Amino acid sequence: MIEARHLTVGYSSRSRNNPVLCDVSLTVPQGAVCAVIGPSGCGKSTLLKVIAGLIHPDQGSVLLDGSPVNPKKRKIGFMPQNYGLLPWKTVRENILLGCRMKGEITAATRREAERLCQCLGLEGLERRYPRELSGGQQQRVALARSFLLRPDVLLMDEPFSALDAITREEMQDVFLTLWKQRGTTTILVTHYVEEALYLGQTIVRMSADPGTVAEVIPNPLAGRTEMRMSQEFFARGRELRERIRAGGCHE
Ligand SMILES: Nc1ncnc2c1ncn2[C@@H]1O[C@H](COP(=O)(O)OP(=O)(O)OP(=O)(O)O)[C@@H](O)[C@H]1O
Repeated sequence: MIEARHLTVGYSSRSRNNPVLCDVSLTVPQGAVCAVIGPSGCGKSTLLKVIAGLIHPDQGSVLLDGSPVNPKKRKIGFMPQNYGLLPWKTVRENILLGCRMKGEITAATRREAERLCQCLGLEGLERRYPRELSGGQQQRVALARSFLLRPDVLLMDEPFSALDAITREEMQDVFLTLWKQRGTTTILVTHYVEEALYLGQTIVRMSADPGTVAEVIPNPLAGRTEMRMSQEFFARGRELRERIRAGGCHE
């Protein structure tokens, strides 16, 4: 379980009276997917970095299963907006990187990496370097790396944003398949209302200036492929879009 408690965060260039995040709290139960949505600049990436332990909050704390985040002891899969691929390593090496850093490269890991490459449509690209890939392919490499690590928690910052609409929907299904197999506790930042509705069992809507949690919305439609084209799905999407707009979002 992930618990963020009363997080207040400012970057050094901003004054203490003008934090990026102000008193942000959220809880993600073990094995759940939480989608975070909100206007550009409201602090979604900052929140993810704080939860990953990459930025220390000025106030508040983050607990994983009741203990402070310790990336050395827990496996935290963090997929940043720029994918975090090492340009001098091939696709295969990039996918194995997280496991290599944990000293967990075995024959089984390599087989699993191959399976993920198949699953994510990366077969035949294993020897290429990131500069030789499209943005969407780079995103898929980052996704494969995150899943190969079998993290305790997965933090994804707009993981499918570089993909065209059709591929994005396919990758959302790939994510759901992998998530159903593993039950990884996940926080996903997105600016797509439909993505939040399709993937997030809970949707955290943030508002800006300063970044706060405007509301936490339970979402019974999450993961239900058969509902994706339903009237209810569209109606909920419209409603969520309106609430975001009313909250000052430039979606
Ligand atoms: N390293 C930094 N130093 C100073 N200010 C920063 C830094 N990183 C982000 N910010 C500022 O903090 C605020 C929140 O940024 P953040 O990237 O967390 O927002 P976001 O909601 O993820 O935005 P987007 O949806 O556009 O990716 C913005 O005003 C941004 O300019």
